Amino acid sequence: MYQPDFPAVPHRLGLYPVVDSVEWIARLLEAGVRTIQLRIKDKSDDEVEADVTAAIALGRRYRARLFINDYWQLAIKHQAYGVHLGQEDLGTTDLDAIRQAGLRLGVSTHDDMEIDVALAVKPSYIALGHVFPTQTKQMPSSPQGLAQLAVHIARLKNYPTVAIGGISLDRTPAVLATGVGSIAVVSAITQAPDWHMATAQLLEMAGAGDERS
Ligand SMILES: Cc1ncc(COP(=O)(O)OP(=O)(O)O)c(N)n1
Ligand SMILES: Cc1ncsc1CCOP(=O)(O)O
Ligand SMILES: [Mg+2]
Repeated sequence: MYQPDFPAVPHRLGLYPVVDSVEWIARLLEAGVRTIQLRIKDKSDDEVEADVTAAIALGRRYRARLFINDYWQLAIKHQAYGVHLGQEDLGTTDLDAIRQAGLRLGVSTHDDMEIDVALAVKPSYIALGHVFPTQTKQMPSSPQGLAQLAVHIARLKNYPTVAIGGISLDRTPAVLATGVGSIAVVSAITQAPDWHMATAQLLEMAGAGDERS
């Protein structure tokens, strides 16, 4: 049963680019993306606040689902659509504050035990990674692979799910065939020779997500 303790998201979030600048947020929303994340690493709240507020304003303008990675206090302060947190963040975050502010919550997982932890939090969606090797982030664990991803999706069949890690254009059909509702990508778009064409092709395969909720 999907009964999150945070506001629900559509079962299928579709293409979900994870990007590190307001410029990327603006061009991807203009290109038709409707689920997106601002992921800026290793800066202070003061340093990122202007970017967070600009990204949230863009998300509103396009009626998109804009998640803020890590900076949950700023996300609450400026009323983002949602927050994405890693497992190690769960113990140090005021989850009640996120819930009471009405923000959606996405949580990262890397194995069955982490899925147990995530399910206990009852987030809006669960991210599963990393599926394939990735150059974008140093990962302490090994890639899960498609077979393991499919096992997790079967377990979470009523939950909105997001696959992340090494998802390229070529690999997208096989990832979507597991039944996952969303693919989160960084380099497939930001390192593409033609980001606009890559985004259009990924949107064609994964969709922009179900209706807004
Ligand atoms: C959709 C999505 N899934 C996983 C992650 C990774 O989040 P996290 O574990 O918090 O690691 P960092 O991104 O903060 O390095 C994500 N950002 N988005
Ligand atoms: C942020 C993050 N979390 C798990 S893998 C990853 C990076 C994904 O980037 P790419 O799509 O370029 O492999
Ligand atoms: Mg994080």
